[in-house]
Amino acid sequence: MPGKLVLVRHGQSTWNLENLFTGWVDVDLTDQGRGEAREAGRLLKAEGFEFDLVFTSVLKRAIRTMWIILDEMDLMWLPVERSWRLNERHYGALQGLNKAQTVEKHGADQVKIWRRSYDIPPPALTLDDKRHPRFERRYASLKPEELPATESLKTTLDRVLPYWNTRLAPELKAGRNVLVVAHGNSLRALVKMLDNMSNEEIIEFNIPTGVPIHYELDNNLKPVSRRFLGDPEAIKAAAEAVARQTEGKK
Ligand SMILES: O=C(O)[C@@H](CO)OP(=O)(O)O
Repeated sequence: MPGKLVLVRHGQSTWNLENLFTGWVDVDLTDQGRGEAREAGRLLKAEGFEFDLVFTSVLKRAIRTMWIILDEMDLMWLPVERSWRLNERHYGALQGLNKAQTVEKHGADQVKIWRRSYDIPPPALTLDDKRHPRFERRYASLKPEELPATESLKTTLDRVLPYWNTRLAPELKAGRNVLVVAHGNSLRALVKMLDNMSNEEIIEFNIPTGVPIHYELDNNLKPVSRRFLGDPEAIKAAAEAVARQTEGKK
């Protein structure tokens, strides 16, 4: 029997709160985000999950969410692996811009294409832009061609998939229970692959912050079931709120 797989998007970040495109910018959790992480840990513990190892990105909003979940579950001893391959989708030149203001400037249709189309990336950062990941020490070991200046969901999946195949899938096949704490779009890439969703279906699939998603997998690691943990009405409302982030504050 393969192990259990649980995916968690980090809790609310300061830029989620400010409604800014975030991508690879390393912002921290808000107090609400820390609370969401605690609640995720509490739920997982209450349901009796016993993880064997944890995978996360190299961005602190995911790492801190993982710390809080493990603390809540009294599992801080677990082995943890961090990888840039689980980072949020790189948002290119949109990083740091307000989502609602970007709609005012470019129109809702264009912004939805940038946010949710499968294979159209946002405008790229130029190579000399100081925000380009080649200026960051944490990415120093990557090959230049691995460093994104922007990413679509498709190119995000292109870098998540090898990590799934080489690191996560073998652990699950060996029967180990795996917790993945990552980001809205790196997790949407994983969900698209796991659930074999079409390019159209994934457009409307939004993941709320801090809500654990439990996958039961068969021996070929095909999903038998997918379930969000927690109150279904609250989860639905939170996912719809993610979709509406471009509408601005009412
Ligand atoms: O800004 C981002 O990096 C992501 C996740 O917060 O946003 P969106 O849901 O708009 O893809």
